Amino acid sequence: MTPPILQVEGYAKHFQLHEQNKLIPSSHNVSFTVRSGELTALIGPTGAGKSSVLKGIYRTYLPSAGRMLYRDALGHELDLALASEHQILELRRREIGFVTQFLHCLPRQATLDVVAQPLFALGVPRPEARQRAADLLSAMKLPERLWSVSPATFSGGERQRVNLARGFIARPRLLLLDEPTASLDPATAECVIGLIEGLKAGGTAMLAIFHHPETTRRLADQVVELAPPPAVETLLKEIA
Ligand SMILES: Nc1ncnc2c1ncn2[C@@H]1O[C@H](COP(=O)(O)OP(=O)(O)OP(=O)(O)O)[C@@H](O)[C@H]1O
Repeated sequence: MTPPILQVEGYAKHFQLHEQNKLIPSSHNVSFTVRSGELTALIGPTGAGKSSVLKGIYRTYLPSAGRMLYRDALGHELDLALASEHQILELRRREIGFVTQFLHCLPRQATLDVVAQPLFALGVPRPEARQRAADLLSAMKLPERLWSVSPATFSGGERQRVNLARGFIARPRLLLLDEPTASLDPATAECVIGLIEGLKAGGTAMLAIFHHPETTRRLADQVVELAPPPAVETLLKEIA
């Protein structure tokens, strides 16, 4: 069996709102293992902290507890919870991708360049990067007339396709997906499912939250269920 690319042990995240003197429990005592070429789905009730797990791994959030051992392309292991900002930025550039429901892009940047951006950052020549972006956007059936304009004014489904294409294009080693098919029509969602299967076959490890249980059933090699977060009083005792 291939060694895991990611081992999450006892991950927890809670939010301390100092100005309101409030503690908000989120993910709690989450442990699982992610392997290359497999998709691990996170499930659980709303507010259980599924998105917070993905954000912790991507280091948008600093975890409150736990280890996240990541094995990089050179075989070195590092704890994402302790990695420096520089290490995290390099991993985001080379190895770890994240597709959220929101697209962040520069104003007035053409859609084709928004999608090709991860390849530009890796030094792929611009014409080749743009061609690969065009191929992906065609596969996702985004009308060609939209490729030269900014996605800022796109509909939710159009923007989500751009977002997914940008997440897929560099074939990251680990891809985090937060409800990637939520705002897509059934035909486009089907096409995205096909692309996810293709990435899996190419060896990408994925950690995903899906809106529809049916998508989880079809794509997941492993399902990790998160329990609801503990009561504030319980958490306060634990961290005292
Ligand atoms: N930046 C933040 N500041 C304060 N509280 C937050 C923050 N991010 C998440 N939370 C809280 O953490 C808890 C878990 O949120 P999260 O979005 O991770 O849950 P989820 O399981 O993904 O939920 P859903 O299925 O509804 O998307 C919620 O109570 C949420 O309000």
